Amino acid sequence: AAALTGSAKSTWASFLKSIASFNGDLASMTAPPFILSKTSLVEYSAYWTEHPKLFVAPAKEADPEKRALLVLKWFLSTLKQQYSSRSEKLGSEKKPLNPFLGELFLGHWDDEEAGRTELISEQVSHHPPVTAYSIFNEKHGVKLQGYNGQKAGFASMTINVKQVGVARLRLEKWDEEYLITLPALHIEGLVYGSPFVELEKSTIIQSSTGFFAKIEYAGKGWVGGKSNSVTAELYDNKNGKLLYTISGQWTKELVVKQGKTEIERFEHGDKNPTTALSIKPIEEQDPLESRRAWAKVGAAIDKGDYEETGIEKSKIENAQRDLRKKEKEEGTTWERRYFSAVDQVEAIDALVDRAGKFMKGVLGLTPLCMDEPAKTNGVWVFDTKKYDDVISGRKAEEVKRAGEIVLEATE
Ligand SMILES: CCC(=O)OC[C@H](C)CC[C@H]1O[C@H]2C[C@H]3[C@@H]4CC=C5C[C@@H](O)CC[C@]5(C)[C@H]4CC[C@]3(C)[C@H]2[C@@H]1C
Repeated sequence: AAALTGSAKSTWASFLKSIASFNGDLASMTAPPFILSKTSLVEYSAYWTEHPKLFVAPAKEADPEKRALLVLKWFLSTLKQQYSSRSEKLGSEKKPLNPFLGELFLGHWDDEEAGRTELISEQVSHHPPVTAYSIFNEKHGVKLQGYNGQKAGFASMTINVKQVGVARLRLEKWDEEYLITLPALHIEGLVYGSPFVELEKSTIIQSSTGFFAKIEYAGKGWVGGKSNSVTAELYDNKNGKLLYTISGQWTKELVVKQGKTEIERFEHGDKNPTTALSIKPIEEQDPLESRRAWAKVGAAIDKGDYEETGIEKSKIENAQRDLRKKEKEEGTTWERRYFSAVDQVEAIDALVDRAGKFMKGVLGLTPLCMDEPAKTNGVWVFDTKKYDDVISGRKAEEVKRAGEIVLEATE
């Protein structure tokens, strides 16, 4: 990205000073206008499935070991979209809009082979910000659900972000579940005014059929590594045998090896184009849907009219504050439309336990502490009953009412 010049340079300098007194809440930072994105964080759940074919591939594989490899390959293929698609498109990482409580992002991908994959993303918590999502492909019985929040800190001109939450992939046909933990990241390039994400430390994938993957992230300067480097190892829980490795740069190309033999390459780009998400035209969207709710703010950002951006953002933020105040007075809470918070999920605990035993017993590693990632303000799960009530129209009244409340508030 071009280095900053003129007024942008001075606003960025004062912004960097402001970050120095950073309180850990990314959303509360007032970033300079040119770093603002009109995309709300609630849209980021879509990054999990921009390669629908890779998402459904494991469902079609009868061999459990090969299935585990396909899940690992799909996960690694999502990293580029999750963590570097804004930099690729916009020249640098941007600050997403901070979703309001109940904000929705709904869409689907249609693929000639995979069929339809549905996306439901909902901002289930505003303080702290937590997004929950459910992405499912009925044709192949592949269901991903998860939630994430961020714990951020600032040190030596870098923003460090620890992700809170987990992703769970379920393959109905094989009655199999995968627990996926989320990578820590830091924002580099702040000093130059062109921030970008680099992933760090490691994550795991543990399957209910007994396969474990350890994924390590490294950036430039790490042992002469290149930026966006990743090394993944897939093990058999039963005997600790290393089955496959996948390594490379998650923004470019990944090489799959069995022992020393290369068996496959995955390359981003024309060979593996992403599939565009389809969403309803804004005029047909529910008032809680992100792009409708933020339409005026987005238009102001597109115009570069930051005065207008501020005015329109404040309307939404003030309306939200009034809603929370009213709920507090009435002793009610906002009804999450598709997700519910539970204290714990047996399936997650069982997979965390299995992974911990394997890491400690066989790999001699300190088991990942899952208490932190799994606990935001509860573990958020996709509530199929709530979903069915909405789809069947049984909740039409509440859905309509919720939209009206938001519309009235922002009038
Ligand atoms: C807050 C100070 C500020 O505005 O700095 C501006 C800079 C753009 C850096 C801060 C922002 O950087 C953005 C990167 C965002 C993460 C990117 C990808 C993901 C994966 C997704 O599955 C979950 C969300 C997550 C972790 C994003 C979280 C929010 C991040 C860190 C944005 C920062 C505000």
